[in-house]
Amino acid sequence: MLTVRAPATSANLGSGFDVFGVALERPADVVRLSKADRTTIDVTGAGSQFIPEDPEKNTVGAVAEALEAPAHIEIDKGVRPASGLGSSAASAAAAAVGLNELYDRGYTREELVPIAAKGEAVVSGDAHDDNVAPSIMGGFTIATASGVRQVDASIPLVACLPDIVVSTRDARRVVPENARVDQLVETVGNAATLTTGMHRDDPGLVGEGMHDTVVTPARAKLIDGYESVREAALDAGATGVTISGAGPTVIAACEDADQRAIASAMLDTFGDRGIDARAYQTRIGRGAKVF
Ligand SMILES: Nc1ncnc2c1ncn2[C@@H]1O[C@H](COP(=O)(O)OP(=O)(O)O)[C@@H](O)[C@H]1O
Ligand SMILES: N[C@@H](CCOP(=O)(O)O)C(=O)O
Repeated sequence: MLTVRAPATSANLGSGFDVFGVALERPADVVRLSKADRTTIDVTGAGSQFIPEDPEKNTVGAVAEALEAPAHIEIDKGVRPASGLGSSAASAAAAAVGLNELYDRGYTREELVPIAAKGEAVVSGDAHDDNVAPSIMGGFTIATASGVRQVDASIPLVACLPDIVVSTRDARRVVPENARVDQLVETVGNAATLTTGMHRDDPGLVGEGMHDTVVTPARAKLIDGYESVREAALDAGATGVTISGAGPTVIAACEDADQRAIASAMLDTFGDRGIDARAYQTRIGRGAKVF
């Protein structure tokens, strides 16, 4: 038997749609795995009532199949599903890392990324790597068709999760099919700024580089109060604010000293609209850990 803690993640960071991702210090899924003749799954914890235990429908089932590693898998969810915090990916990442070790498959962390992404395909329709990559490798990740580049950054973040459900599958349907060249130029500049900020551990550059005029405005319509929460966080000192993954979590980059004020400004603003929310005062952290 083996236990793996795999962190929640925030994908896209505005300018890096389907490419950028960061591991969060917290929350996380804790997954226990033991060898078995066939795969069975038990789910407890945050939002577990909405998560199928059928291996055909749970992200960990696809990972066990891809690794030819049947197991009894107990998932304790720290990350509610449909949160924009890589809930489904955290379980898939934990399963990939844990089963690789349990069955001595010998894959590197980077090689496990496309395997864990097979789990994402089960729930969102396609195998995007931007959540599983940071959950497995930690830090800030750039996931492209050529592989994953990783930077060990440590930027303070506030992730505010409102009591609204946005499924990744639905949010992918509203992504515009085209962008203008001026938007492309702006996005390249912002993505490069953000990447530089990660290398320098500079919350100012990271926040500036989160700006996006292509995907985020289309998805913001699915999150009641998004614009006001964004403005409140910026007024409280955030260096940048965007949608985490497909939403509804709104994520802010900041300096350590401003974290608490930003969290309470975001909570109050959702609260003013009658929406319950919780805020994680967190930072970019490490990838999946085996115990
Ligand atoms: N192990 C799992 N953990 C969380 N959600 C899962 C898991 N397996 C399947 N799902 C399904 O995935 C969907 C949530 O995924 P997604 O919308 O991508 O959430 P998130 O934005 O938090 O990653 C839900 O329909 C949920 O039932
Ligand atoms: N790039 C994906 C990321 C989805 O992240 P999630 O945490 O909402 O599952 C997208 O934006 O669709």
